[in-house]
Amino acid sequence: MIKTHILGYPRIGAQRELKFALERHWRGEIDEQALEAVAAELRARHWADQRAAGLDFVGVGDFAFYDQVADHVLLFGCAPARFGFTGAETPLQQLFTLARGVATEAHDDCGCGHASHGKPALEMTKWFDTNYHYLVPEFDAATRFALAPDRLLDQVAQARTLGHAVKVTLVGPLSFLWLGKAKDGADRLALLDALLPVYCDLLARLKAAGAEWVQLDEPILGLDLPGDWSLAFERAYHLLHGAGVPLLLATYFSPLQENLSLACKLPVAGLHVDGVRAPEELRPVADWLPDHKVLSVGIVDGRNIWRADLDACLERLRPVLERRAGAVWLAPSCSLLHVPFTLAHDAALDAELRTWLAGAREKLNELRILKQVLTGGERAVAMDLAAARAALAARRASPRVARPDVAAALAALPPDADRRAAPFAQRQAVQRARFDLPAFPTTTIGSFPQTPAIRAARAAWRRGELADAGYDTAMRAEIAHAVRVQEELGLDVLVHGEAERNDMVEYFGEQLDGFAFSANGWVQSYGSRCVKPPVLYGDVARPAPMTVAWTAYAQSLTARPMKGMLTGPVTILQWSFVRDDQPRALTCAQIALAIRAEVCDLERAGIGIVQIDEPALREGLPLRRASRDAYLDWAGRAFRIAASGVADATQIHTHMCYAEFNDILPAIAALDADVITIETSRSDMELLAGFGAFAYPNEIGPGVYDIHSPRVPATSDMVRLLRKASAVVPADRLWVNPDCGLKTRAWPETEAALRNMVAAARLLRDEAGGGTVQAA
Ligand SMILES: CN1c2c(nc(N)[nH]c2=O)NC[C@@H]1CNc1ccc(C(=O)N[C@@H](CCC(=O)N[C@@H](CCC(=O)N[C@@H](CCC(=O)O)C(=O)O)C(=O)O)C(=O)O)cc1
Ligand SMILES: N[C@@H](CCS)C(=O)O
Ligand SMILES: [Zn+2]
Repeated sequence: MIKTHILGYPRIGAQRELKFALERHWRGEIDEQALEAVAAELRARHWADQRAAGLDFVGVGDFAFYDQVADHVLLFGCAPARFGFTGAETPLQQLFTLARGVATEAHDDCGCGHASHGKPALEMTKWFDTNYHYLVPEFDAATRFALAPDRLLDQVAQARTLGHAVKVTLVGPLSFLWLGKAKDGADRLALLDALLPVYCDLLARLKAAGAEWVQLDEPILGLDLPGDWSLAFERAYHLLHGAGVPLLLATYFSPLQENLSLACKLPVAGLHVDGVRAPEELRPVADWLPDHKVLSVGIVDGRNIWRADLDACLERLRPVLERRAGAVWLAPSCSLLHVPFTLAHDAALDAELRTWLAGAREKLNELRILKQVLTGGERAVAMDLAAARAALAARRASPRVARPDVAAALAALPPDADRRAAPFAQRQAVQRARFDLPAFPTTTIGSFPQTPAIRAARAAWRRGELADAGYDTAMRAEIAHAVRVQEELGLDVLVHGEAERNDMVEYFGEQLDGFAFSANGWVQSYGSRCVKPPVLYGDVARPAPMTVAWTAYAQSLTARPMKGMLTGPVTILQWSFVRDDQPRALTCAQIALAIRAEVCDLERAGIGIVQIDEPALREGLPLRRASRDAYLDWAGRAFRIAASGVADATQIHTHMCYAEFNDILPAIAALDADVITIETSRSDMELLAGFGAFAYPNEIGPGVYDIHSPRVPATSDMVRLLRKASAVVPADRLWVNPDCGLKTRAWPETEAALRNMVAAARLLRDEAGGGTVQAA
């Protein structure tokens, strides 16, 4: 028996309705009831899509106002005590407090030494190797769980009232604990015994509410798990099995390998595997999984936007079907959260490209076609199959894809093109003499507030209502404002503020050959924030300089060093939808060549410091250790190709954020950037300890405040963090900066925070007793 289902659907809405409703709610323009009404309407629409595509269940539980992991924290009643919830708050108030923190007035003079005033939000980090950020559950030895199922049960009731068969989606208990963070040395796995009864209780409640299946996502089965974690699966699932509702154990993103037999024998009613990332495991799973269990095959790519090769999917499915006497379900490889809602009618994509692509809604249709073919209804979908084959053939034969000049330029690159001329120590001396910066030099990560006025000007320009000259003038005014503010605040290394950029990847994608961009292909990144990943379909080349005019203009306004600001090749690759017809390493090298040309042009224009952002370097790391070295080799080389075309006196910065870096420190050091600025403040500088222990050789700017919250950090907070940093990294190698770019902030809080930050740096300089310049 063949059924179709999905693991999750984009919840932001075809027109980003949820984003706009959330932001209105946070501005106090709509109340909770109005926000809930938008959510209910979106859920109803999304279930209707699923039903229309003939799915056998609709998914409940994949909707989240901010983040599904944060929802689990409230569902299991394990919000950290530090938030001080009394129960008087509404669930939404609690959720948004976890997600966004609570601001209080900064006290600069209290000197209490406390970690922070107000309530910093939960930490945020990448969901496996995606650009989606989840809120990290915080556990300690005192963590207790108490089920609060009403909101989820209400959604089940809503779907049932609409006449849908329901499969509820939850993060499984082991993955939930794994993804959390233990404070005070607590052992996350030790919490399992306390958590399992709450899951059992929840499963029983869902069954009683009419859920036909419960999908438990355990993507950690695709990781190199410590033995005690793998062992815990058996214990946990034997207990959950007792709840009586059929369980679908869902794995994705990575091959199961040594966990394959474990996954097959756990006492669940079905197993979902990722047939896109691990096609080689379909046959062994088909052999090993007992016949009475459902095998759900993730056959349509949930991580990319290329139209599926349906013949290849059928080819892949046939041996599975031959081996299985039991039910086989077809699904996307993972949740469709990671692809745009639809690309079928996107105004910015040309008609030919559109036929090569599939958003979430088109992927539902691909499942429908596959099911029809496999259940003997091929004639009914003959036209769909023909259209899919024609689009694929056109893409393969398209002259838009291959560029011999790009291949030639890569081949002509000398082997040492990824090496700076002199070693770091020598460059450092030359650069210190050139820039004459104070000790603890202050800088920012690049972007300044993307104000409604900037967005409105760009929207008007795109609609053709504002001419190029008018847009240029407006952006120059924003840049001039940013420079003025930075000078007034006393920052040492300035940035132009990125006002002209819609996004740090899309902006470059729009200017590079080989990329297409959509008008409405939004994908949720965190909370209400979305990105529109460009579509990288062909060989990459840079037809003209991309940032030089803006940066040179900014430099012309100040005598202080202006830092050029580029996105690195790995991050452009990682945050685009990338072609699947050649290795990622080759595509990355092509991008690196384009960025190298831009770095050299900036240097020629007199820009002495260039930052090449690589926040996605860690995110691109394969989930399995065995594949990591190969990735780090080509990714590191791509960065160095981009960075190494300049003279010793040109200072190259890089920036990374929102990931754990300690396991790739040697690879980060091997990038040989003169300065790295990294996110560290949400983890209270814990990240930096690794840099210290590893004796990271170059200069470091550990982020001293979290930019994802409007909270203005007190100078004392930042002084405390800097002292902590000085304990692990020699002070003469420390820079002072926020965690990440400031584009999501407003100007008043930005100025206040930076003013306090500069004060913190000055205090440290004074304490260092006369060390007022970086030692040459
Ligand atoms: C640094 N991060 C980034 C990641 N990924 C990226 N691709 N880019 C990043 O910067 N990953 C990790 C982190 C954190 N992630 C994010 C992601 C997204 C944002 C963010 O601020 N997103 C904005 C959208 C940005 C954008 O593309 N803006 C465009 C279009 C804006 C728009 O919606 N315009 C309206 C009209 C507006 C008006 O008239 O006022 C429209 O078109 O309808 C632009 O500026 O032109 C978001 O709002 O979600 C931050 C961090
Ligand atoms: N230069 C970028 C980096 C973000 S990771 C910014 O400041 O927004
Ligand atoms: Zn960042």
